[in-house]
Amino acid sequence: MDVFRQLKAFYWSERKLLFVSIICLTCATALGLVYPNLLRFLIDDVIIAERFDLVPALALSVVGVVALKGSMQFLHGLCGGRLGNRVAFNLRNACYNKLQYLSFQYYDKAKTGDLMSRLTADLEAIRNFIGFGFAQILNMVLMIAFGAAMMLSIHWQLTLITLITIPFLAYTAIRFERNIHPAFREMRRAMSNLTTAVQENITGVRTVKSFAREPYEVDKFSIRSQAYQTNQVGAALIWAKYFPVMELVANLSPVILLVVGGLYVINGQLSLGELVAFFSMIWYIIGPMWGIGFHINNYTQSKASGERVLELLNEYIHIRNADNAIVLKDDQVKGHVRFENVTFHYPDKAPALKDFSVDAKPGTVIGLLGATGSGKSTVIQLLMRAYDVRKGRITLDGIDIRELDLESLRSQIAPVFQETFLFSASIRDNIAYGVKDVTMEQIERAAKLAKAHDFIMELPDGYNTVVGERGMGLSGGQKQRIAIARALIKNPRILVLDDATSAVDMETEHEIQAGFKELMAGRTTFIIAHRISSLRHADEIIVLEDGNVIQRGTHEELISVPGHYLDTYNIQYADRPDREDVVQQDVVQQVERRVAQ
Ligand SMILES: Nc1ncnc2c1ncn2[C@@H]1O[C@H](COP(=O)(O)OP(=O)(O)OP(=O)(O)O)[C@@H](O)[C@H]1O
Repeated sequence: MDVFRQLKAFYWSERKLLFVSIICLTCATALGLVYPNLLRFLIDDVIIAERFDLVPALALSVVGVVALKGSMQFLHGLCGGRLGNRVAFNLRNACYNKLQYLSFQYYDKAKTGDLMSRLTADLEAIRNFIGFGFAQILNMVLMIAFGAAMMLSIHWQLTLITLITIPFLAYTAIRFERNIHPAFREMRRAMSNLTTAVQENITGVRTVKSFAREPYEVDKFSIRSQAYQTNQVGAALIWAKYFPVMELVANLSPVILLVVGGLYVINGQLSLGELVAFFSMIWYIIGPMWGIGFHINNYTQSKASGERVLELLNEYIHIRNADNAIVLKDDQVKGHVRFENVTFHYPDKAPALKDFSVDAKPGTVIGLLGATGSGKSTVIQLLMRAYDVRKGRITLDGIDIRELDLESLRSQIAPVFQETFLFSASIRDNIAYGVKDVTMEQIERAAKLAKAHDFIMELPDGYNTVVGERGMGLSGGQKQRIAIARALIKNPRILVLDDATSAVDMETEHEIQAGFKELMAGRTTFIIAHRISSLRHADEIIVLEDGNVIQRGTHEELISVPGHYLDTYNIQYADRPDREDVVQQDVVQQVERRVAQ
């Protein structure tokens, strides 16, 4: 029950519904006990006593009891249904909320399919149990208690003899629970593996098709599907093994009752009506015992689901606000970023950044260059506090970013990443994603600066065109331009361009950069790029290798000394060594002219 104790916060607020549901079910159960008594009265006091004038009243009583019991069951269903749905609603929101605040570290390992199955199938199992399963288990206990009390009041010796099988039944049921619970836990895990396979396959369908890996994917799915099937069969086997035993043990009680009760009637120690009443009451005890397997099954399934949901809810949030975190005032932020001897490594990995320092004064442009895996993106991740540094510190306007309110820090930074994520919404909404209350003019201005306006206007519904999931239907460069517009509209103090123009051609890159130039004025900018052309105007270019700074300086300084930068420069401009500056100058001038127009 520990799982449900931990989930208490989610259903306790709905306790009124829980209590009404339980009270109604208790009344319905108690009313059910009136039938055997009416039966006893019918046989002993009406049929044997030949008082047939009582039959209409008796019939009316039965109708009354049935109607009342029906109403109680209706109310129980109504309240139970509401309760289950409200609890599922509360839990679903809490899980989604948690997902929003879990840190990058969590998502480095999380599987989307698994999370989806926690938020759907697992929540459904909990909804069913809290809405109905719990009340039914309680009902089972009540039926046994009421039934036993009633039987004891009629003939206690016969009751004890008849119920001798109950401990055996309870023992079998408990063993069943012990065996079936791990099976259900495995089943949930297998289900989440299946969901993950489907989700990854759909997300990566282009990769699958372009590598003609459909047969491999089919096999992979079929192995997981087989695992799920094996789990199901395993659970069915446990079920098949225990149920006949429980059925056998349960059916021994009526047999004992018939033999012993019959003898009592013959000996005159029990009336016929009492035996008949006993016979109906015994099902009040055996019936619930019979269903004990089903209820245990229901309970264990929801317990396994509850564990998975709680695992998500209890997940540690690595990055969180410090006590009294400082909230920045937008108009007072200058954008002075300093990395002071930062060394950082991802969990269980070698350092991705070693003793890294940079002093980015407000409005300066810092360029980061280096081979893949050299630590460039890590600099940005740390600046955005996707991960916390443990050695060294990063400051914004002199304040350690770990002391800043997370939302306040991130709202000062507008990133454009190499991979653009677009939501399946209109282009307008995608551009306006990071800001509240934005006008159409602002959206268009940002799109024009990002050189996205023209192609957007060529789309069937212009800014209202709804892009497919993850921006399907747009080219890589077009998606990147939308992402740039999204960053520009945020009007940030710090602009981060992480290989942001990698998917556009040279000329568009220069056009966008001309847009940036206007926009970067007064903002601190970090540019990560593989192309020298994207970095050459930076105030400081830092060259990284395996997390170490191997060179730093301006473009002119770096091309005047041998090293990685000069090598890269030579490779990129190998075919036009003398004309590079002229070509660059030409393009920039052309672009600036166009922007000015
Ligand atoms: N989320 C992560 N979890 C674990 N290790 C990571 C993570 N992200 C990056 N790394 C590792 O940290 C090192 C630096 O990676 P980083 O992404 O900063 O390189 P990069 O220079 O930006 O590369 P690229 O140019 O390919 O984007 C690499 O060895 C990489 O494997």
